Amino acid sequence: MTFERPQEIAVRPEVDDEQNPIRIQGLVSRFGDTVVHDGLNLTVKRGEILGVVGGSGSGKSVLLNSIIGLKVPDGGTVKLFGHDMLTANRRRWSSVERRWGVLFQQGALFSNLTVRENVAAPLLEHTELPRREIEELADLKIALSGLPARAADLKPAELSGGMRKRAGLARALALDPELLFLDEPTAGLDPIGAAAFDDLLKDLSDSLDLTVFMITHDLDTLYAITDRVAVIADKTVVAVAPVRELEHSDHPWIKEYFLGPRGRAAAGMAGSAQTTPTRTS
Ligand SMILES: Nc1ncnc2c1ncn2[C@@H]1O[C@H](COP(=O)(O)OP(=O)(O)OP(=O)(O)O)[C@@H](O)[C@H]1O
Repeated sequence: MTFERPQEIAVRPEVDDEQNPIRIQGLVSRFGDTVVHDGLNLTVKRGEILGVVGGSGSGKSVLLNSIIGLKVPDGGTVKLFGHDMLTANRRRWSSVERRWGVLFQQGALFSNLTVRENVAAPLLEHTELPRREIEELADLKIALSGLPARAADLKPAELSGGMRKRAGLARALALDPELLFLDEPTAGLDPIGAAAFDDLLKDLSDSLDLTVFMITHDLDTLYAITDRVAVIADKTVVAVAPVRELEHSDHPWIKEYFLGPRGRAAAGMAGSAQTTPTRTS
């Protein structure tokens, strides 16, 4: 008689945690009678850029919120760097929270603060560094995010949409995170701005060894920079694979998404224009 040893036991926890900064098992999410996730599993590998796609209302944002603690799961476990965030005490929570950064869709910047003050905010909250050093670090992140130095003294309302995204990114990077969460980072950007933002994300992810969890509707982004794509449908993750493999899926939503006119255009562009990205939107 043979039996399969469950993977959980076969892998030493510390090695597993190092290689898989996000591990979600059996996630259940509900709002009243509405079940959004029902037994969702997802593992994100260290250093990868994972795209997360799904139809409108499929539960992408709820998934992000469940990972970063903005929604308490109704079942299952969410582990970040091996820590079960549901049972983590405040101290543990804070130490893990320092290891991630989030760029929300609208940037979520404080409108009454300058860009420098916005980027400095997490450093003020989580470190004891002197103010001057914090400001220098903030300026460094602002430059890293591709903003001109003069942007540091501007308020969010004085920035273009693309600049606001970059300012949000600078803030997300303030604490040198290992894990970066992005909610539709290229939404609202023109095609050239979106391609430039993709390039920036790819460069940062490579140079800073970031693991990236990115919700996106942008097919060009999926083809340009993701290592794998997780598809949410039917209240769960129905597939996780490199985008080119998903093109061969039999799942109806995946087929329609990747093999519809926009999907084919993005795939064609990615295949034919590796060096001169042209976007479909
Ligand atoms: N705070 C809330 N209260 C009640 N229902 C909610 C709440 N937040 C989300 N939902 C519901 O959960 C479901 C999933 O929403 P979610 O925002 O995660 O979708 P999404 O995949 O991110 O969609 P989109 O691509 O349109 O942004 C939807 O049916 C939504 O109405």
